[in-house]
Amino acid sequence: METGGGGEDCCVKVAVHVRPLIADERAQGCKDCVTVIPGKPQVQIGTHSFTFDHVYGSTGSPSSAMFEECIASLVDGLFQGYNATVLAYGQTGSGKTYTMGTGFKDGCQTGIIPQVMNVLFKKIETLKHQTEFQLHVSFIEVCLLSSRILKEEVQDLLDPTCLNKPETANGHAGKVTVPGKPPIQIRETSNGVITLAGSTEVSVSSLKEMAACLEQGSLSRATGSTNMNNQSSRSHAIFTITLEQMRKLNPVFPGESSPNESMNEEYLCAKLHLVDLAGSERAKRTGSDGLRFKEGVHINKGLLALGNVISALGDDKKRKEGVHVPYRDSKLTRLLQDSLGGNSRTVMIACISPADINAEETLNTLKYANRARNIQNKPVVNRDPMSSEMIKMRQQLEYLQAELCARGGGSSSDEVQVLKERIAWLEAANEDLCRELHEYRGRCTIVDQRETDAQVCNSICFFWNFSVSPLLIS
Ligand SMILES: Nc1ncnc2c1ncn2[C@@H]1O[C@H](COP(=O)(O)OP(=O)(O)OP(=O)(O)O)[C@@H](O)[C@H]1O
Repeated sequence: METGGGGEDCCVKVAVHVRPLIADERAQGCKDCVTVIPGKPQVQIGTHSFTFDHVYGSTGSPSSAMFEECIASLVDGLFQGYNATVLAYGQTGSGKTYTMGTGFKDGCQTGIIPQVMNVLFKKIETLKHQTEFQLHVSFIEVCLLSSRILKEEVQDLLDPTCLNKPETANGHAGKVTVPGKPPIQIRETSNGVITLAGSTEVSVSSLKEMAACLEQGSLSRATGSTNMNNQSSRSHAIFTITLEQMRKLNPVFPGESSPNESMNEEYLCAKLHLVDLAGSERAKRTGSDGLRFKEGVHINKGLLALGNVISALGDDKKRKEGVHVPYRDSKLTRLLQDSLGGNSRTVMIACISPADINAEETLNTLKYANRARNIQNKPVVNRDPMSSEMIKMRQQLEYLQAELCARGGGSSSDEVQVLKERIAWLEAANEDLCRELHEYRGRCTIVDQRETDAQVCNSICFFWNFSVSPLLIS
């Protein structure tokens, strides 16, 4: 996949979501210690004041406005070929799962992911006459496999061969991988794209099918109870939607015909990562001991690595000095490499509790999120090389046709004849290539298709360099 264009610089957008006091906190007599400045995206806690892109909840903007203001443009961008990432960060029990909708059950519509799915399918419905769509989802979690040593692993929440496991002796619910199945590997392609080898990519064609994937994966997440949240997510969960589209550049309407329809097509592919991070708790607050304590330390290690990446990317001085960005320090940061300082439009939602007993954690979350606002990304349209070449070819054809028109009156009939022959030859050769590509695509799986596209692209480039360019020069 080629990333076309120079790319726009854009900062990571940060929104704060303040949840209301929950029953437990009210029962403990907690007081509200967070103030939102009316009409401004500003939060105050003690003597500290922070400004963000948006603040929702507890008299900031209503939570219901979050999707329209922060996420809808990312979904639109997917259709233009831009990758996007939404990250929910915050201490355990602060509302990350609630905000993201990763605890999705029985068609519940609250949360960002269910709303993304609704809008996505509505938009597909309106565009389906001029664009062919393919949608895939994957759902993984980065968690700790608790055998004798705690080890950070990527687990596939959609793997049908994995067994659902209730609560184990160490208090862990989640999936057990069938023995002998190779673990999921994080790989980086030669052009810097991070991929997951061995994770399930489910092809979906309806809202119902996508919702079923979200529900299946949500039920399989590793959870355990802590003092602060009795359904605490003990993992970083990443729900990824891949949108592939074969777009008609000049749509042909019913009744009209296009002499060379395949040349009007463009292939785009973009991914939306929806990330529900594990809670950033401190062990003594959550009453963690034994395995849960070690687990907390490890989860914090992933978040610490994420903090170090944010720090390296968010500090202007460090960035100018070209300081090393420690993406490789944890699987989490490796997976998010593209989303932080890379090819993605990224929104972070910092979830906080207003309760005074959580004041210290809330302050840490706000400081962490504030640093993330300085990260600059460079998102670009993910157009495959084949499409770029096709577009070039189409432009050259248009040029030849304009040339033909211009010479029509004045030139000798021989010259006009030669031009006509060249155009006809170019159109026929291009149609052959496009037919070949469509046949390949029909036979291949989506993963092979990308390789096939690359092969066909090579033949197009070959064709271009040796057949088309000389025609234009002469
Ligand atoms: N905006 C909100 N409005 C009402 N209730 C909320 C809101 N956000 C969270 N809650 C409630 O707070 C509790 C904790 O929320 P949630 O499980 O989403 O936290 P979390 O940050 O995902 O925790 P963990 O990291 O431990 O998984 C839940 O009972 C949830 O219903």
